[in-house]
Amino acid sequence: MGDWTTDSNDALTISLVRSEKDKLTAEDTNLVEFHPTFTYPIYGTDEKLYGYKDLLIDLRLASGSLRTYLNVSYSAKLPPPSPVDDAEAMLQKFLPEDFETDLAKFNEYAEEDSLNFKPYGKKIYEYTKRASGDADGEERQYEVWHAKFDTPGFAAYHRRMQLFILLYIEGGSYVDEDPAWEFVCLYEKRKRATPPSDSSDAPEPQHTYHFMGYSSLYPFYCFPSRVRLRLSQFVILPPFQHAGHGAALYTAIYTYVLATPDVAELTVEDPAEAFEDLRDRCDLRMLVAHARFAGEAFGEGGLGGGVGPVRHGARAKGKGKAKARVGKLGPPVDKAWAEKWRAELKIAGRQFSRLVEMLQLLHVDEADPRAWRAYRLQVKERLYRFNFEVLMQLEKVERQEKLEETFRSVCEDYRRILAMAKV
Ligand SMILES: CC(=O)SCCNC(=O)CCNC(=O)[C@H](O)C(C)(C)COP(=O)(O)OP(=O)(O)OC[C@H]1O[C@@H](n2cnc3c(N)ncnc32)[C@H](O)[C@@H]1OP(=O)(O)O
Repeated sequence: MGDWTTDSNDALTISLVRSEKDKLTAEDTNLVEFHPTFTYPIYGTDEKLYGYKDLLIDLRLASGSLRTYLNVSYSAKLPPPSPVDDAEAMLQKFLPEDFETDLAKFNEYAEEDSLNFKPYGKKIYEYTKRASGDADGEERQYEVWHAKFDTPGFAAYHRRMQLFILLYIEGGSYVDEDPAWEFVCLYEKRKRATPPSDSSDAPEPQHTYHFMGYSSLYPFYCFPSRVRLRLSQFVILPPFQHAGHGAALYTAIYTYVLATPDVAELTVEDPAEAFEDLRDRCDLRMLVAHARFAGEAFGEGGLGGGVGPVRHGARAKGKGKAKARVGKLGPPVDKAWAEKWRAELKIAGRQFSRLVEMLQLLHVDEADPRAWRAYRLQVKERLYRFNFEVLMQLEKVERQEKLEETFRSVCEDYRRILAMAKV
């Protein structure tokens, strides 16, 4: 029986296809292949397919337009009446209606799309990055585009890209085509390797766009007259992970939020651990680099006991940790000051409290009993409020022990995040 069972995560192979003409270097591949992390929403909780030998579920997408091709092949299939899983039909239900099954036709489309696709909506952010292993050391360009379901062409595009939510976000599901949803898509923007031909009447574009990931956001009413934008889904495709693009896409969203007067704050729906780390890292770096915030937070010595050029300068002038704590950050933090900054920076309440606590931990002198006590009480007060219902079910002594235990594990996690963020 084992021979006829296949792991559906291994069987499903995803490729992003781009034009041969779009190769930057000889090593550059025009077919980027990878596998899903999850297929349980499609193939069931055990992620196994029964009834085939050498099963290959070949799913290809044009790298920019995401036009989709599906083909299922195998070397042998159990004959009836064996209960064979229909690998093709099970996946088809989740694909856009216009998916292709003819490879020659798909390749033709992919070739054309690869050279002519232009992102939908409005460009909101761009950055450059030097690709490691890029022989000529050239900086690559990346762009983030904002669109909604009522952006012409975008709803159909979304039906192509939403599959990545099922394949990479645990517990992820498709969203309704409610016009309020907002989307930000990340693309690599490549200068065409082969110059466009001048002969044709319609001039060909100088650049090509290749999809790398996206995020969906939903606006909720926020009293009295603005919205709270809740980040719901966020995915960077595997070939582009661990290169700083997740941080860049998050920064693009945050920059958009800051620049949009209607948006009061950015919140995140049920974040996965990896995303929470990414967000903490980005938010911490933003705060430390914010001259006005850092100046007020840490007092005259700027970053005071923190790291970076200001700290070293401050120490050289004899400004140690004790001096650094004259700022509003405390501990304890000046609550009115913190709320003013939270609102200005459009960060959600709990997240801003955590960030403040992390920055305090970075600076507090644990050997100073007064400072450490002030820090402990401030963090415990927040934890107490946050876990009120659970804590109230415990006896007083047990409650104190639980709170102390939680405080220690929170500090441990903060130290891990601070080390990772390198602030
Ligand atoms: C609200 C929600 O949607 S929650 C769901 C979140 N999404 C998912 O879980 C879907 C699957 N995962 C993903 O899409 C991605 O892995 C994400 C979004 C979690 C992270 O995206 P990435 O592009 O990998 O993020 P980024 O590269 O900025 O940082 C990730 C790691 O790469 C490291 N990194 C950053 N730049 C570089 C670099 N140049 N070279 C090597 N490593 C780097 C970071 O330090 C970080 O380290 P970590 O692995 O210890 O966390």
